[in-house]
Amino acid sequence: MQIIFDGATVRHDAREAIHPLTLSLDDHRIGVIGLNGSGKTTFARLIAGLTVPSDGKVMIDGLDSVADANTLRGRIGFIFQTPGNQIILPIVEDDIALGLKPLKLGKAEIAARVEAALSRLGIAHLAKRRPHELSGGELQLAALAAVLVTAPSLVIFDEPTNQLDLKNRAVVEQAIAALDESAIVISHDLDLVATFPRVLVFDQGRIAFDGPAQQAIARYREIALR
Ligand SMILES: Nc1ncnc2c1ncn2[C@@H]1O[C@H](COP(=O)(O)OP(=O)(O)OP(=O)(O)O)[C@@H](O)[C@H]1O
Repeated sequence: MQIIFDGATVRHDAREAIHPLTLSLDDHRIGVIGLNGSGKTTFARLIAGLTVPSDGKVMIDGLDSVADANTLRGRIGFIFQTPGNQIILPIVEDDIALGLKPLKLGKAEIAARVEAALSRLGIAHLAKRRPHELSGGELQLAALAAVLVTAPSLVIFDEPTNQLDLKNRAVVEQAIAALDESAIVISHDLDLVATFPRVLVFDQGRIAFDGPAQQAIARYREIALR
């Protein structure tokens, strides 16, 4: 998937959350790091068409993130910071099936796809559970299954290991590493992006560094200690 930012800007009350940004992305894995409030989530929301640029545009595979939002829907999956809010039906497997509704598939096909999405992440045993009965890591994986079932080309993760213990961090990290889909990972958990060939460092709504993880992390440390 090719993502092009063409002077894309986001302004809230005359304050720029994203300064005019021109950038091209087509990497399999992209990390996004930076201080709180530096613009990471806004950047991700622009790609997913959830935030409309105040100026400029964002093009995804030649389609405009706003004007062509309907065509693009389904190609980009977004895992929000609080995945619990993303699961809306009382039973995990029903919630995952919800994403397939627009396809008008038969019952057996829906069941097979839901089972495949859960099995892929090693959580088939959670199919009949209620979201409040899941641990944080299980909830992250259930939210990911709900996104993967719709077969997106790109998955955006907004702080996927936020609040997870070391064990669940590893589970989510492995799930991301195993994805065939392209992924953009926003994280304060630097280990999660430490092997990515391309990491963007945000600083006050601008990209302060764009390159390999270790250099990006070094730049982020400089910004944090500034
Ligand atoms: N809807 C909004 N209205 C006004 N200001 C907003 C809105 N959304 C974001 N902002 C501001 O834009 C800036 C960037 O926010 P953003 O959520 O993109 O940061 P972030 O890097 O993801 O932060 P964090 O690491 O804390 O999640 C912040 O100053 C924030 O207060």
